[in-house]
Amino acid sequence: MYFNFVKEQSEVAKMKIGFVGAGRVGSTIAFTCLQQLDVEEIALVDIMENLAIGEAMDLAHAAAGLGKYPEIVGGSDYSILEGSDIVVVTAGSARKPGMSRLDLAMKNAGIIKDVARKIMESSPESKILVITNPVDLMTYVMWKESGKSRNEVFGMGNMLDSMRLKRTLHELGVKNINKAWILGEHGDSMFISRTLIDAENVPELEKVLSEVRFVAAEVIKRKGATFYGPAIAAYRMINAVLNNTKEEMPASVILKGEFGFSDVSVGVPAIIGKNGVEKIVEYPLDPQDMENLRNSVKLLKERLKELGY
Ligand SMILES: NC(=O)c1ccc[n+]([C@@H]2O[C@H](COP(=O)([O-])OP(=O)(O)OC[C@H]3O[C@@H](n4cnc5c(N)ncnc54)[C@H](O)[C@@H]3O)[C@@H](O)[C@H]2O)c1
Ligand SMILES: O=C(O)C[C@H](O)C(=O)O
Repeated sequence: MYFNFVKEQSEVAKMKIGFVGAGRVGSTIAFTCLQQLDVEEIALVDIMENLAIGEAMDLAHAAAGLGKYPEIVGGSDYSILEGSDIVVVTAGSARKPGMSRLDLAMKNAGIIKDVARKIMESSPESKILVITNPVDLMTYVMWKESGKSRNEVFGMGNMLDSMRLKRTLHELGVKNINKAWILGEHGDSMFISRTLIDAENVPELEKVLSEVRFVAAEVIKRKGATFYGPAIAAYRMINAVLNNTKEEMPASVILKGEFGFSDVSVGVPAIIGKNGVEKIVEYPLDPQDMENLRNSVKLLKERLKELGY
């Protein structure tokens, strides 16, 4: 019995997280996952090879302080991603103060197209979590260019927006915030789902929405970038895949008829598990929510056309 137990244990799949992009967000996500998850392997790819190697070395030292000794490698060669359960993509440019996320679209689409091809050459079985902005457009580009099934490619945007919404509601004295989701574009057309909000004494939401929509720019103006909030949001999604939690959360996912829309990636409620997007949850959204979602889809499709999709 003991031998069988050991044998079974040795067959337990190793949890490996790959990263393409070892910059502020990628490295902070890796640092977060190192602390929160029992990951056996982390691989960080970046065009700045020394950055990726340096981050891997620093992360390995941090792990030792936690009594953890995962294999952590960095470099510019995509072959180190082989066997990743999930690849987290933050490769690309970040916006500067005064820019919108959409201003990054043309440049980052070219990067994501190349990254998609290289991920499929090195780790074709991985789920892909896209973070690079504008994330809804980059998730679509990743899906199209990788050729993967739509459940295996998804983006993190509204998860972060929803965390910001919860904080803003808390500061306004809202209690028992069971569900407070931002849906739609991870951008200026994002909206608070009034259909799905579940909390006590919810205030008028117009001002709250404006705060959430533009708070990232305020952070960027002061510290140059956002990465702690994004890292926790990304960790929540990575954890759902690696531990098959089947947690329901807002995610940028490829629609094929859901909510009446197709051929676009946009933030909607989804169940995330070992298969990636396990299910898109088609709640009967009220007319205002549907109008807002339609507005996001229209904007995103116009920008996809500009990118040649
Ligand atoms: N979806 C979200 O909620 C969210 C949150 C925060 C940041 N972001 C986005 O994530 C991206 C990264 O942000 P950051 O602050 O980490 O930027 P950063 O500049 O610190 O890191 C980006 C990294 O990508 C690397 N890179 C560039 N082109 C590459 C390529 N072709 N292959 C591999 N690596 C490449 C760069 O060398 C750099 O290290 C930006 O687009 C930013 O807007 C999205
Ligand atoms: O706003 C940005 O440019 C980064 C990210 O999308 C965020 O919302 O923090």
